[in-house]
Amino acid sequence: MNFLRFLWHESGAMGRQISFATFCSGAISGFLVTIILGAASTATDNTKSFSNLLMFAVALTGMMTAKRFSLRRATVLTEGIVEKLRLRLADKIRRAELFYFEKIGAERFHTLLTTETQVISNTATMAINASASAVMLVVAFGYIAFLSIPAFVLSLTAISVTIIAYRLSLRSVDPLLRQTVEQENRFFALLGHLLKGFPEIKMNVRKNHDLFGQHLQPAAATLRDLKVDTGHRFVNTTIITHSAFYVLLAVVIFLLPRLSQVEPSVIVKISAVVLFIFGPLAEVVGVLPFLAKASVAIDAIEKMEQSLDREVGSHPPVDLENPPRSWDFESVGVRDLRFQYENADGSPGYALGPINLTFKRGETVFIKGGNGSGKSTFLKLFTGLYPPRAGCITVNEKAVLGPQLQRYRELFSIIFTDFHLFDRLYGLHAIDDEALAQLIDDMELTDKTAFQEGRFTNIELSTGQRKRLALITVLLENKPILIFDEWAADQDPTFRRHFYHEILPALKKEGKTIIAATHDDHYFDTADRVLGMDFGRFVADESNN
Ligand SMILES: Nc1ncnc2c1ncn2[C@@H]1O[C@H](COP(=O)(O)OP(=O)(O)OP(=O)(O)O)[C@@H](O)[C@H]1O
Repeated sequence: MNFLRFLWHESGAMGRQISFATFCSGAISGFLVTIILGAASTATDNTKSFSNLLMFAVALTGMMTAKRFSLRRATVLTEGIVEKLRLRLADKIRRAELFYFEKIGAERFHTLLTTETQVISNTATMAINASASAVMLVVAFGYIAFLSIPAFVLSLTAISVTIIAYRLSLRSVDPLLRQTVEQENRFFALLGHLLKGFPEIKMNVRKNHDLFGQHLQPAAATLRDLKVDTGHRFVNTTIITHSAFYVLLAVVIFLLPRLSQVEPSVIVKISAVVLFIFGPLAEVVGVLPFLAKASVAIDAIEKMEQSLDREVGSHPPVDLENPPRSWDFESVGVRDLRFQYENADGSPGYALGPINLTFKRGETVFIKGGNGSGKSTFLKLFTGLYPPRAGCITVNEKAVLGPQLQRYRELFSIIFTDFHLFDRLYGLHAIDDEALAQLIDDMELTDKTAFQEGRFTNIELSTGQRKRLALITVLLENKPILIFDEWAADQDPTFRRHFYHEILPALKKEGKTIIAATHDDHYFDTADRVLGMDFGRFVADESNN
């Protein structure tokens, strides 16, 4: 979408106020030119000098007031638009499903919410200044028409030819801008590998050199070439307009007197107007590359928002303001559950199921299986994070329907292998500080972190310690079903033993249902049941009790 149309669309009543003020400031600055030139031509006439000065002062005050108003309001408006847009996108993202989120990728959303939305605020003030200049140009041309109709017609012809040449030269820039954005994303992705894979590349010169020399550098060079190419085309457009300005002067000075009877004093005035409008003309032209870039960013934002709307609209709405009622259950499970990933080329990927399973309330169940056997995928399906291709989730043997999905999800607390550790206990309000300090102590983290002023003082911990902190959050959430995906894998032998022999039994005693994917066969006897997975199916059901 065109950037100015986007601004107008998003700005509502304030946009109309700003447009009016911008129009006034542009129009008054146009009139200022006419006042100055009028005053210059009657400078020796004492009777007129006071009234000219008064008009000049009034116009100047009016222009400054209107400009100040429009720019101040524009700052409020654009920052408001960026805030609204970021929150609107973030709100849609939080309503999307995990499967969709993973498909798009967190990095893409991150760029959208940071770099691409920032373009709007960077461009808006320039665009508003340029709009005022455009209005001033119109007034100035009106004044030329007032001075001499042939001069006006000639100037208009020169400007029209310039605009056509400008648009033609700009036509090739748009696809180039889009290519630049794509290449920029590729380059940033490679930079991400350099930054996130820092320890790995420090340990391996070949890897370091390959990533930098064979991938990052060529990507940077392609990006530079694209940007230089785009820049050159913008230089062409700037040259066209600057030349047009001199052509316009030449037309007024050399051609106009040949075509019509015009007083030399009028030619001087028209030339002065043309000189006056050079600055505003440059401002209008200068903003065009930025408008083109902003339009590309707006298109990307708009496309993503449409995709998010489709995603959010394809699921029953969820009330995220009020938590759903709790759900009393005797059993949870899955019936005829099937799922299939899609490979990057769109072909069918790893398939899971059919799976039929029931977990009884208060049971401790371990899921074992080799790497890639489908344990994590099953847990995401079972907890309602992934949509099954067929079959359903059940509570008390009854299928969970779409509108009940969030209520179902609220039954669980989960620690996945790639969990995120929050520094605050979001969603938990009545926190018992003493109980929390005790939990920190139980997890042997007292000398590492504390909970102060609503946040953990330190979350820069070892992987095992981070998992213990995540476990504290899970315990505080007090959900009836706890899911652990290889939680103990990063614990030292002592704490691992503590987890299986003390923490899990204590949770079971409290009535919690525990489902854990684990490779810790030494502790399989601590579960009520151990289920085995292979090739996306459950293959064994060994009851321990
Ligand atoms: N996002 C994805 N897109 C396509 N295929 C995937 C995706 N995530 C996982 N897979 C495939 O699904 C299969 C099962 O993966 P899953 O993570 O469920 O296994 P797992 O049993 O938890 O393994 P591990 O013990 O290594 O954690 C794997 O073979 C993997 O290649």
